[in-house]
Parts: sequence; structure tokens; C-alpha cells
Amino acid sequence: MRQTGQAPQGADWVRPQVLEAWARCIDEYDLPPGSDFGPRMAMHAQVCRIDHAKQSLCDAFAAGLPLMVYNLRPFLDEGNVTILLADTQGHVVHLLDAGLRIMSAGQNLARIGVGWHEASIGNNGLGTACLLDEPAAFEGKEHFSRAFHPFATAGCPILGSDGRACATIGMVTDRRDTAKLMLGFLRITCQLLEARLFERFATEGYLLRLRHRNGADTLAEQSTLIDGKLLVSAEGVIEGANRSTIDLLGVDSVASVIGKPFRDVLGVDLFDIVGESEAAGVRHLTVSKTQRHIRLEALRLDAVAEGRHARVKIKAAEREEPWRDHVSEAALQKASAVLQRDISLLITGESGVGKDHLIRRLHASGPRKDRPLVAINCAAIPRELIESELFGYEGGSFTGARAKGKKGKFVEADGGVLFLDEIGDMALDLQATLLRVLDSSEVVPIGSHRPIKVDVRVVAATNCQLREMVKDGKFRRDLYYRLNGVQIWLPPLRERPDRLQLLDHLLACEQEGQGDRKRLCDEVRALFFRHPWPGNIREARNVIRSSLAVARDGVIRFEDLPHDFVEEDETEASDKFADMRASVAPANWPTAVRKTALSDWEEQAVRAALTECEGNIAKAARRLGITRATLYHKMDRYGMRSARRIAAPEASR
Ligand SMILES: Nc1ncnc2c1ncn2[C@@H]1O[C@H](COP(=O)(O)OP(=O)(O)OP(=O)(O)O)[C@@H](O)[C@H]1O
Repeated sequence: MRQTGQAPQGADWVRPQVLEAWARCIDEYDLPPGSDFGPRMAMHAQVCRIDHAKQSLCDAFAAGLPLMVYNLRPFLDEGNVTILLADTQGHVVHLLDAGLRIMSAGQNLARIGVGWHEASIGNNGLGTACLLDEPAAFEGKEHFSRAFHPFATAGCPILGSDGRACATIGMVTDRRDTAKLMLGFLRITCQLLEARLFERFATEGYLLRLRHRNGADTLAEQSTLIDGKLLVSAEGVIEGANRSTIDLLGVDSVASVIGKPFRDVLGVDLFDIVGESEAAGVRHLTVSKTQRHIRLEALRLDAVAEGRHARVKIKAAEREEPWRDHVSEAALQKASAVLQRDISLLITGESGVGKDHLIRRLHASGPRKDRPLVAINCAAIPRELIESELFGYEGGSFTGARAKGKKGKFVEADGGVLFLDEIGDMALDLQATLLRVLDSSEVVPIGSHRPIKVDVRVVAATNCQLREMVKDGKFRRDLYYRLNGVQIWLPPLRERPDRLQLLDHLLACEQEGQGDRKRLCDEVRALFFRHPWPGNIREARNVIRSSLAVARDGVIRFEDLPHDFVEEDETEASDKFADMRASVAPANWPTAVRKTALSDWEEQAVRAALTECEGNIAKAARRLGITRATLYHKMDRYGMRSARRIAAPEASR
């Protein structure tokens, strides 16, 4: 392809779908064959603006994405698997990144708002599934971009109740030969999500459950994934259907029944089933087209909360429920159960996700709440002191020791909970001693020969990848297994679909007891939604606190946010902010003049920095005090793309 500039024609060593995708990459999108994920592609992988529709999409999935996904996270980590959710244009709206970060271009791609469409980054499971509206998977060198060659990717569209794709779910892993396996997993996940979304969006009219008659009556009251489902308006028109109805009714597609009268498709009148006064009913019938015997049950969605309809009513009520921090609640529940059974608990997650917060709540709500919670930060205590901190010492046992001796943290925590924070930073030799104490429940203070029996529940926390550290010989395997009885992983803020609600909650907490509460403007909400929050909830609290302090009226606006926070953002919004900050032009200039002058200055600054740094993008970006992506963005704006190729030849190779 590199030599001919064309996709191979009629080649039998590659799947036809792959050939078609390569041809699109070359002929339609003009992507350079054989290239790595070069600057040109990186440019395309720009972050789009996340509008309200995308946020709502994410909200919808927040309800649909079972918490189970978080429990699955350690397994995703094990397999280096990333799960992505994209809108119909291929822009990422949500992701669980346990694999992309190992890819050279992963940093660029694993962000909210980044486009995964073929035209940007070549064929890939997610982008191609979006484009073709059908499941797609590629492995290794089937990808057009070399950056994806060590990976397998898969994608599957998620259908809304009108039969049209409303989003696409995708997976990426470095196990190159697992593309088909991933596709199977995605198909099941799609069915789960579609089932949740289907009922979530159903508000009025009738929900009809269809299933084969043979023996399925034993499941009568349970709704199952394989059930066909139809949404029918009060006038008897079909407004929604799921995939299972295609087979049951013998129709070509979901879309082919939407908008049709129920009678035309099923051969019976809806009102014969539901009755005039009765709100719901069950009928058995034979579908004329397929000759299938089916059981059909109708539930009135807007029914009064009575009998069998109560279930549907409850679902409707769930939709209006105020936000609950399901992530923390589920973690707390699991942790309590584990701790009561004397199983060691390991809490993992990035810095600032709330590990400490969780342990404090865990202690306060558990049976040991009246006994001490003793925390020790293994990273903060000097190496030579940690042993005496943990195990204590006898009076006069070393120079500088107190005459009376000192109780160690283990003894202090007797009957309570000992929290070993940042356990990944503990020195190797000390790890062996800790393991002995954990196994024997006895400590021997320094300078003493008398072991002291202790009864403590040990909870450890870390933001390190302990498993990797074990592999690299930096953490003892036996201690890892001893501490890792059960692992609870707290997701980073950027991977929480409910992050906007959590931020609103933090905002409310910060203003508790105050009369007029400040709120976020839409632009700030959008920025909060797409921001990667590397400092997680801690960063969010700080940003909210300082913005509240400077916001003048009842709304927190862009200009109220801390400067360094906004500068991390790489979309138009932050450019706007940069422009705003640079508005040093005299206030009495007409707006048009001021705008032109500002962009002129900016263009000159970019040109000067590139010239001075001899085209070295990283250096020029540093000099300008902006990120490389923002610099590319600005170069594009001022038509310096060709200059960039000349200026940075190493980047386009
Ligand atoms: N669920 C939550 N609701 C409200 N505030 C929270 C929640 N979780 C964490 N916080 C707040 O976020 C900040 C950081 O939390 P915490 O110290 O527990 O994180 P951590 O994961 O232990 O961080 P590190 O690994 O750096 O020690 C704290 O101010 C904490 O009060």
C-alpha cells in the first residue's frame, strides 16, 4: 500500500471487510498508508465539544451500565481491556480504560470527546461499527494504522427502541487474537444495555412482552433478555421494538415495524388483548407469517400502581429518583461484608478517588466503630522509623527512643481497624516482617522478646499497580496474596458515568447551610464532563471550592475556574479562555479590532516559538505555556500544517 498508494485488490490473504476498510482509508479519507499514529492522525483525534445530548446519552448509560462493570474492573486490568462507549458519530462519551494506556497513542485516544471514526484513525472495531451500523472487529495488522497493530478492536452498535443505533460500544485489548471473543462479549453487553434502555425510555402506552409458547410459561412473571418487546402507543401504533421481535414476528428489521399499526403486524387488535377496562392481559396466538405460537403479555405503562402494574410503576419512579452514589454505596456494602468475615481487604484506585474516605465510613458504620481506627501512611514515614511506628519499642531500645517506650500502631489498633495507606511504598524487607505479624497476629516491639497478641482488622490501600510490582520483584508476592483477600477498586472520576451528578453533589456539600446556592453554567458543566480529572475527587473539591470563592453572582462561569485547570483542557472552550485572558488590548478598541489584533498576536507568538525552537513542537509548546495538542490546534487554525510537516520532520515519519 505504501508503494502503490492503493489498497490491494482481490487479495485472498485478507478479509474482504478489511480490504473495503483500507480502500475507504486511502480513497475517501486520504490517510497515509503504513503510517503510525502520526501527528496528522493525532490532530484528527481532537476532542469534540460534548453537548447536552451526549451528556444525556452518558446519563442513560449510567443507569444501564451495571455496577458489575466496576466489579469486573480487576479482570479488565488483567487482560488490558478498555471498554469504550461512543455516540453515533464515533466520539467517545464514556470509557473504562484498562488497556489503551499501554498504547503509544493511548493518551490521545482515551479521552472523552475524541473521535474514533475511520476517517480519523483508520479502521478500528468501534469506528467501523459506527460507520457501517453493524458489529465489526479487527485484529493486529488488519488495522490501517500501525499504532493498532499490537491490538485487537471490536465494536457493536446499540439499538434504541426505534431500531436505530443510538450509540456504539467498543473494546480494545493487546491480546491480538481475541477480536471474535470480544465481539461475542459485546453482543451480550449490547443486549443487556438495550434491555435497560428500552424500558427506561418507555413512558406511555403499552409494553408488550412476546415469547415462544413452548414451556416458557414457567418464566411467566420474569422478564428475560430473550423476550421480544414492543412499545405500542395508546392508539395502537408500534413505537418501539427490540431485536428479539425480528425473529418472533418474522420481520426484516426493527425499523420495518416502527410506525405500523399493531393489528397489521400481529394480526390481532391490541385492545382485544388489553381489554377496554382491564389494564393488561395475556394472550396466546400464532403469528401468521412465521407460524410461531407465542405468548403475548401487555402491561399498561401509565397504569395506576396496582397489582401487576406496580412493577412498571416502580420503574417509572426509579427514573425520577434523586442521584445516589451507587459506586461508594456498593463499595461500602462489599467492604463491610468482607471485614466482618475477617478477610483482608485491599482498596485500590488512583489518588484522590476516595479510598481513605471509604475506610473512614467503613469503620464508622461497622461493629468496631467504638474501637480505634488507626491509619498509617507507609509512604510518609521514613524507612528507618516505620518498624518502630508499626510495632512499637521498649524503653531505651535505641538512641533517641523514649524512656517509657512506645506502643506501635498494631497495639494501638487492638480491637479496631488498622489502615495501611500507600502500602505499595513499603520497603521490601519490612514487607516480610509485616507478613509475619499478619499471619501470627502477634507483634514483637523493638528491643523486646515478648510477643503481644493483637486483634486487628487490616485494610490496605494503594494507588500502585501491585500486581505489576509483584511481577517486577518490587512487592512480595506472599504479602500481596495475604492483603488481597478481596480487592475493591474505586473508579477514577473520569470513568464514572455519573460524574456530573457527583460534582453537583460536591457543589451542594460545599454550600451546605448557605441561602442562595451557586450553580454551574452549561459551558462549565461541559468542561467538567470531559475533563480527565487526574486528581479525581480531591481535584474536583479543590476546583469547586476555589471557583465558589471567586464566582460573583449565582453562577460559576469559565472565568471563575482556576487557570491551570482550564489550561489542561484542549478544546475550543479553553482557547476562548486563553483569548479572554490575553485581552490586554485597550478596552476602548472596537470589538472587531480587538479580536483581530488578539489572534494576530497569537499567530505571531506561535510562529516565533516554532522558529526559535526549530520546529520542535514539544519545546515550542513549553515555551508558549500550552500543551502540544493545543499547539497543533492553533497551528491548524493559522494554516501552519504544511509548515509543521517541514518544521517537525521526525513527527511525520
Ligand atoms: N464519595 C465521596 N463523597 C464526597 N467526598 C469524597 C468522596 N470520596 C472522596 N471524597 C473527598 O475527596 C478527597 C480525596 O479523598 P481520599 O483522601 O479518600 O482519596 P484517596 O483515594 O485516599 O487518595 P490518596 O490515594 O491520594 O490517599 C477527600 O477530601 C474526600 O473527603
